[in-house]
Parts: sequence; structure tokens; C-alpha cells
Amino acid sequence: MESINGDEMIFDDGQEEKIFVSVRLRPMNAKEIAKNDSCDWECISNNTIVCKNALTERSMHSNAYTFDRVYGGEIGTKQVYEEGAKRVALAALNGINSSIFAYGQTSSGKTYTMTGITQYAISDIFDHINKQVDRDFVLKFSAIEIYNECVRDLLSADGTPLRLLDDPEKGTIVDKLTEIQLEEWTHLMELLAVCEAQRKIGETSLNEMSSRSHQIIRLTIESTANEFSVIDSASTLTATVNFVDLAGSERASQTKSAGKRLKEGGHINRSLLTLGTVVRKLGKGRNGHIPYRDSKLTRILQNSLGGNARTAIICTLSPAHTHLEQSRNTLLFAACAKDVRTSAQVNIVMSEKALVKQLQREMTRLENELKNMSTSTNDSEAIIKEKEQHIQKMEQEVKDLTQERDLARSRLEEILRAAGVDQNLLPWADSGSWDGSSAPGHLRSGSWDGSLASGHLRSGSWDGNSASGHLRNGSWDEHSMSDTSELAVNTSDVAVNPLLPSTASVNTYSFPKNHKLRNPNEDHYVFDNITPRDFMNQYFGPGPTHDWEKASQKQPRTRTSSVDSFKELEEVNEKDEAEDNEGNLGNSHVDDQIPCMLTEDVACLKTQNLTRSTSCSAVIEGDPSSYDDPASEKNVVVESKSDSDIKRLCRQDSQSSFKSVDEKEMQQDDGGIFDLSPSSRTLEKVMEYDIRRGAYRDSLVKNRGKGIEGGDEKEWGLVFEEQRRKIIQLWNECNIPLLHRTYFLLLIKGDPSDSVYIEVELRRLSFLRQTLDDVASARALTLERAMLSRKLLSKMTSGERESLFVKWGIDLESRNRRFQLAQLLWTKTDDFEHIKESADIVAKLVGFVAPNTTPMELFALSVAPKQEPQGGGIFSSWRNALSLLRY
Ligand SMILES: Nc1ncnc2c1ncn2[C@@H]1O[C@H](COP(=O)(O)OP(=O)(O)OP(=O)(O)O)[C@@H](O)[C@H]1O
Repeated sequence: MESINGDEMIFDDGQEEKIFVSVRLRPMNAKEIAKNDSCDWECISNNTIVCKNALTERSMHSNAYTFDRVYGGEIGTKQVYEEGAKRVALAALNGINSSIFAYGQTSSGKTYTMTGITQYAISDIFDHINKQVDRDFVLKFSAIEIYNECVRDLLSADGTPLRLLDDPEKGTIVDKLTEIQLEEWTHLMELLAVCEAQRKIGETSLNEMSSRSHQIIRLTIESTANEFSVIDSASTLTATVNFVDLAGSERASQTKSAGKRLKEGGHINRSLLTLGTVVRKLGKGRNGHIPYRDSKLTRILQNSLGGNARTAIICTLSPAHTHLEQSRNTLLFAACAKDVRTSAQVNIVMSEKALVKQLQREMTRLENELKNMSTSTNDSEAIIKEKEQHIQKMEQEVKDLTQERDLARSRLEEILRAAGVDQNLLPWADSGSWDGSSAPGHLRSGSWDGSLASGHLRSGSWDGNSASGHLRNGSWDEHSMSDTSELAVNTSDVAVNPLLPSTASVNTYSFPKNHKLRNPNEDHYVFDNITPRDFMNQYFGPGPTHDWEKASQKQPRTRTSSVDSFKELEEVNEKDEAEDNEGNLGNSHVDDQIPCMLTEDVACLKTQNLTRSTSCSAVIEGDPSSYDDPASEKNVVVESKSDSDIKRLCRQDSQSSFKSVDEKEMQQDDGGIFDLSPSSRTLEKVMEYDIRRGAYRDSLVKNRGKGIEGGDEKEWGLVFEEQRRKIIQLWNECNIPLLHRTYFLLLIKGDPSDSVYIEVELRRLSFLRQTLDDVASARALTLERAMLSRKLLSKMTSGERESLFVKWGIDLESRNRRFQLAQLLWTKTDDFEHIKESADIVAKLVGFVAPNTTPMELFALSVAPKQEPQGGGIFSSWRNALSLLRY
């Protein structure tokens, strides 16, 4: 048989997911809009949906869920079909049974979705059949409805419940079910109309709503190779594809009611829970017992669920706040279907526990009622009879509830077992009873404990106050990423056991590339009086002066000619990067120690055809004869050292622990005047000493008449003094490494011919200072915005956001409206007040993305690029940070 190929390749590689889970959010309906209901959900990517209103209950619930696909209200059924169901539906053409389910609460759009999906799928099947020349096809159509565990034929006017029979070959079959051979498209439409009408009649006759029944439309595809086939002409393939519109899931948890409603709720519960269990077990590829027989729905679908069958589950959601709880339950079902072992799974446990608790409460209530209903001798016979009947009914209900509770327990046990939890420690394991007093609890040392939804894994147990854990420094840290449940839970990526310390955090957050894991206590940085510069260094590595320090680790080398030095300088500047990359700390010229040399500075130096003072080269060459002062040899300690000493010195310098032998020598030499610690005072002392010892004066004398601008010694002396002070100040402000300062001081003695070096140093330092200021203030500002954002995030209503969309003219159809809005907010504001204002809004957007963002994440969201203090840069960085968070 010709396989469907290309885009339509279906499940023949064995690698395909057997269960595809997607979520479809419908738009707000007129009723919800009229009631001014808020829109709680939004699809923030093609596979993640977030609850925007999770603040109040954040410790109990995740607010971001990731599935195979999610679809916002603006996405049409065609796309839902193409991406979320087509492959599954068309698998039947290749002889693979398949089922497509719509799951969700009433009015969430199950029927709307399944009607479209059924038609698109059958249309594609027709198309495919028409193209196939080497096979003959027969399509058979049937439709049933399951209400209160009774099966009804939707193609028959007879409403008698149908029996299920076990056929040794075919498995479970529905006895006497009408099966009609499908001829063509209009025939299909007629049959679908009949089903719809029958379901409506059903509604009236049963006085029930369609949402309380399951509908299965089944298409059986039989194909046989014909005379044109090149392969075995006798081969026949038979497969079914089921389009299942499930009962409204809201019934699954509404078991508080009594009587008929309770029974109905019980049936829906059982069938949906069983379906969930079956799908989950199948998804895990379990070989053990799969409880198909626990409900008629799974029994009928058994052949289309197990084995090699394909399943697509489309969970439909109403975005309205009124339905928040139901929507969460729907998503938990979806997560359960994908066997998510993350915070969402913890929520499933919570949900199961809550259900067990609820059922138990209901049972207790009924039992108490039963006790009170005991007949008394004063009762008349009629009353006694009535009471007995009532008691009998209630006993049955208790029985049903017990069954329900046990089912929920077994599901819960199974989840916990899968997570490796000791079953004996479960509350009901030893006592046989369940008081439910700590339903939403923590698993600590293998038992449930505490009062919150879920916790952190610490030493193999759940602990802490948050929804999911974060691996930090190899251990799980309580409090640190306390709200990581707010981050997306990726059902496909994070299929790990949360109870085992994994090698990676279960959340999808990642730090910037150069970020190093730090002591957890450092997380409180935002509250410390930390300077922007410390902050930058701590979180984003060294600033622009970094290269200076790096260069300081290079070994200085003796220069031979001043002119050569500038040639070398250019060459080395070019080579620098390559050398750095290779970690090459080999010899380089002393001037190489000055990184960040501006091109214009170099050009300036070149054009002036400069020569350096002899004192400079003398010092570098360590020529003691260039000093009148006999102490000079000792004073100029750096050049008097061997290469290895200098290297060591440099390293010590770069580590800011400059306590070398030189220090001792200098201290001894000059009564403690010299202190080569990297403090500015020390350097000033060095400089003062330099001047004091006469180098400056000598050079003035030596260069008498050759000073700058006509050789005015006095003027040059003042200028030099002023520039020297300025340079020292800038060194301090820019944190220039000590080694550079030392070399500079050793080289520049105040000779008027040094003026150009001083000039260059000043210009470079001023530029550096300016850059640092810009970057620091941009970051500080961004941080401030982010902090503002955090404070204000909860205040923005969806209405406010909507009005902004309108105000900024953001395309109503766009799926990235939030990003567009954020971009406009960041880029359109150019003064601080405006930025502050917009920060309020951006805050809400940030919060909207991840309401419980931790300070670290928040900073990641607001991080400014190192070289782009402009708004656009900040925004792009913000967006990058978002993408780091996978939003
Ligand atoms: N994605 C959508 N886009 C536009 N309208 C939708 C969408 N989904 C549902 N609707 C509308 O919402 C209403 C309820 O949808 P539907 O009947 O499919 O819900 P349901 O989940 O099947 O409800 P029930 O369980 O009660 O049968 C319908 O009027 C339908 O047209």
C-alpha cells in the first residue's frame, strides 16, 4: 500500500508519540463578556498556556502548562485539526486504530471542535482514498452515545440500551449497532445530521444535557489491494478511527450532590477517570493491567487505545474566570494523559487527594444520614417502608462512592508509586481510613505532610514552600526559586521523576551564559546595598576593564625601540583576541598591557611620530644608570625582578591580593612609605615618591627648553600635576588594575615628551568612565523598572491591557500582542518619568508572563545589554530573557 508521505507521513517510523495532547482555548462568549467576566488564560507560545490569575492561589497551583500544542481563541479548527489530530486520524488509512477525544467542561467547545475535526478528517480520508488506485476501500460509519453507562445507537430511533459483547476476534463489540457504509461526502453530512438530531432527542427524552453523555462517531476503514496493486493483492487492512466528544468534565468533581445527579456524576467520574488512567498507562508503555473494563467508554474504545493505536486528546477550555477551577481540572487531565512528572503531576496528586477527600466526606454524610434514618417503633408501616427504601438507595450510593473513592485512591497510589514513594506511608495505608485533614500536603521523607501544594526536593524528599524545586549548587534549595511552578512545565521535555535529584532543574529557566551559580544567600542581592558595579561584576562578569586585568596576567617583555613599540601595539591589538582565546599568556610587549586602546588614539600616536623619553625605556630596561638616586634600583622593583617574578606579581595583582615580596622590600626601603596594595593612596604615594626623589625635577631640567608649547617648564609642571591627579582619580573610578597603574607610573616620569601618553591615557580613561556610567545607569534603571514591575504586576486587569492594545494600535488578531505592547512601551519612552509610568504596565506584562518571578528571574527579564543602554537594547534583552524562560 502506498503510504501517505511527505507532510502527511503517519506513524510508520515507530518514533511518533502515540498520544498527542493539545489544549484549545475558545474565545470569550457573549454571555461571559456581558457578565464582565475576565479572561484568565492565554497561550503564550504554541505549546504553553498560562493562567493570568494565579496570584491568589499560587501556592496551590501551577499557572503555566506546556503540552504538545496549545491553541488560542483565534486559532481555527482547521489548524487544530492539521496540527493536533490529522496524523492520528489518517493513521487508520495505514491500518492503525486511532481515537481523537475532546475533553473539557460543558460549553468549552468540545462539540464545536469535534464537529470540525470529524469533517476535516473524513474529508482527508476521502481525498486519500480517491488518490489511491491500487486499493479498494470500504468506509463504515456508526455512532453511539454513552449516558449513565448505557450505550445508545445514534443512528437508530430505538432508544433501547445496547449490550457490549466480547468477541474473541474483534474484542468488545456493541451488539446490534447500526453500521452504515459511507458512500460520499453528502452521505456523511446526512449521517452527522442524524446523529446530532438523535442526540438532541436524547437530551429531551432524558431531560439531560448533551454534556453529560459521551458521543463516539466511529469510522471503520477497510482496504484491500486490487488488481493494480504491485504488492500482495490479497492483503486487507481494517482500522477504525473514533471521534469522541466526551461528557462535560465538570461532572467529574461535582459529587457533592445527591441522588440522580450524584449517580450521574459518579458515572462520568468513573469513565473519565478510567479513561485518564488508561491513556496514562498506555502513554507510559506499561505492560501491566490496564483497566479498560472499568468503564463502558474505555471498553468500547479498547481496540482503538491500546497496542499500536494512536490517540489525540484535545482539551477544550473556556478562558473565563468563572470557569477557572474547571479549566484547571481539564489541564490536569491533559497533564495526566501525558504523565507529567513535574509540579503539574503534584497537582494531579492534589486533585486526586481532594477527590478522595470529597468522596470520603460525602460517604460520611450519607452514613450519618443512614444512622439517623433508622426506623423507630412509632413509625407507621408506610413510613417504615419509605425509610427502608431510602436507606437501601443510600446504601447503594455509599457503595458507589466507595468504589469511586477507591478508584481515585488507586490512581493516587499509582502516581506516588511511579514517583517512588513508600505506599505504606500513605495516610490510609496503616489505618485503613483517610481523614483528609492534610489533603494538600508535602511529601517529606516519603510521606505527605504540611499544608501546601508541593515542595522542593531536598535530600530526596519534598520540602519547602514552593510548587516545584530548583537545583542550586547540586542541592535543592528551599525558598530560592520559590515560585518556579509558575514556569512552564514541559510535558515532553521534562519526563523525569521529580523525586530523584536530576542533573537539571525541572523548570525551564536558565541563567545568562556567563552567570555562575552562587551561594543561595546571594539571591537576596536586590535587597543589599550593592553598587551597580558590584552587581554587574557579580552577575555579568567583569566590565570593560576586564581585559585590562586579563592583560595584566601577561608577562611583560623588554622593549627595544619606542617606534617599534607602536607598530607592535597595533599588531598586538589585532592579535590580542586570538591570543586571549587560546589562553596564550606568552610574552608580549609592556604596552600590550593597555588593552582597549582606541583606534583614534593609536592613529594619533602614529601621526605624531612619537618618541618616548629615555627615562621610560631606561626604566623598562631596568637600567639603573638612568637614575641619579642610588635607591632607584630598589625603588623600581618591577623591572628588577626576573620574568617569573613578574608573572607571579601580575597574577597576584589580578587577584587583588598584591602582597608581594616587593611590598616588603619597598616598605623596608623607605620606612614603610611604600605599600603596594591596590589602594589609590598607595599609588599616589608611589607617584609622590617618584616626584620627591627627583625624577620629575630632573626630567624638567633635562628637557629645559623642550617642553610643550614653547618649553614653558612651569606651565608644563602644573599641567602634568593636574593631569596626574586626574588620571589617578579615573584609575580609581574605573578600577584600573594596579599593574597597569604601576607600569604607567614607571614609564611616565613627567618628561614633557610624555605629554602625549598622558593625553591618551586621559582620553581613554574618560571614555571608559563614560561607558561604565552609561552601562551602570542603564542597568540600575532597568533593575528599578523590574522592581517596580514586581510591585505592580497584580494590578493590571485584562480590560486595562485591552485598552492599551487599542491605544497603541496593536493588531487584534496578532498572537504576539503582549510582546508588541511591551516593545512599544520600552521603545516609546524616552524620559525617566515615562519609563516609570510604563514600567507599571510592563510590570503587569512581566507578571502576566510569570507572576511569581523570583528576583533573579526578574533581573534576567530586565537585564540590559552591556553595550546598549538604549531602550531598544533593553527591550531586546528583556525579550531574550523571556526566551530563556521559554515564554
Ligand atoms: N473555538 C471556538 N470559537 C468560537 N466559538 C466557539 C469555540 N468553541 C466553542 N464555541 C462556541 O461555544 C459554544 C459552546 O460550544 P460547544 O457546544 O462546542 O461546547 P461543549 O463543550 O460541547 O458543551 P457541552 O458539553 O455542553 O456540549 C457554542 O456556541 C460554540 O459555537
